[in-house]
Amino acid sequence: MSIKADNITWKIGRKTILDGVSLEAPPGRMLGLLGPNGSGKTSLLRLLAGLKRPHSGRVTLDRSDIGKISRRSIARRIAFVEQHATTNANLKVVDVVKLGRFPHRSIFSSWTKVDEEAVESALARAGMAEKRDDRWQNLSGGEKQRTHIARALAQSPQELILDEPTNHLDIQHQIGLMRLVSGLPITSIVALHDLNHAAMFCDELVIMQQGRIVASGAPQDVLSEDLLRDVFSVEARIEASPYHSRPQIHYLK
Ligand SMILES: Nc1ncnc2c1ncn2[C@@H]1O[C@H](COP(=O)(O)OP(=O)(O)OP(=O)(O)O)[C@@H](O)[C@H]1O
Repeated sequence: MSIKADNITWKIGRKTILDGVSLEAPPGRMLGLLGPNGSGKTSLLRLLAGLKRPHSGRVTLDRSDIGKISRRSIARRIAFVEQHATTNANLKVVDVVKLGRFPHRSIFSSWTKVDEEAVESALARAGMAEKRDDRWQNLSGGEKQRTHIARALAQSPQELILDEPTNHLDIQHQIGLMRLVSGLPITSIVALHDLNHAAMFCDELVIMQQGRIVASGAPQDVLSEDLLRDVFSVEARIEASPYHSRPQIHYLK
């Protein structure tokens, strides 16, 4: 059991943004959330993280309604890196990452070895150890993104939710991040635009269009030339990669 959305509907004013969405994140696996701009990915992730409440249906965490779980308890379990995550104070990288330990500590507890190890391991895994003493404001866009991912990892979550985590990263760090997340023994839900990266690393895919889920399952079962045409409005040919056997999409000019 992990995060589950059960027939959720969510509106802004009179506009329906999510319409009857149901999904269950496979425990310990990486779920890729795909769809064109405006299809509802960010909205869905915010509901799954408990930041917004659905107008109907419900989101559950291990069968409990997430709306009834305290913010602190949620933060001990779920780490969420939003698309335009920012940090206001001009902290050092290591201090931003230390914020990830906040949900696990009380005001009376001192900094422990477990906290220290979680921060050091997160800095190393996100490739930010060498920049640990740099000021947040002086980082490049990709380094800021990797710092937020390190902060999320330092949170030692059981569920990791990432909204387009690779969008500022160079190709080495895009692949590195996808490899890192797919190798973690935790449940991850990741909104992505790169369909080839999603096919290569995700265990399951969910495809959204206009606030609805239109396909879900293993990459090789979900990605088809018809789906790319109907949902993403692109012409493409798909074959099994000879290198990793996952679907490989060749876009046509
Ligand atoms: N505050 C808002 N007011 C009105 N409409 C909104 C608001 N926030 C989001 N929407 C609408 O909700 C829809 C879904 O947006 P959302 O950001 O969830 O899509 P997305 O799939 O994450 O898009 P992208 O790939 O561009 O990041 C869009 O049509 C968007 O215009």
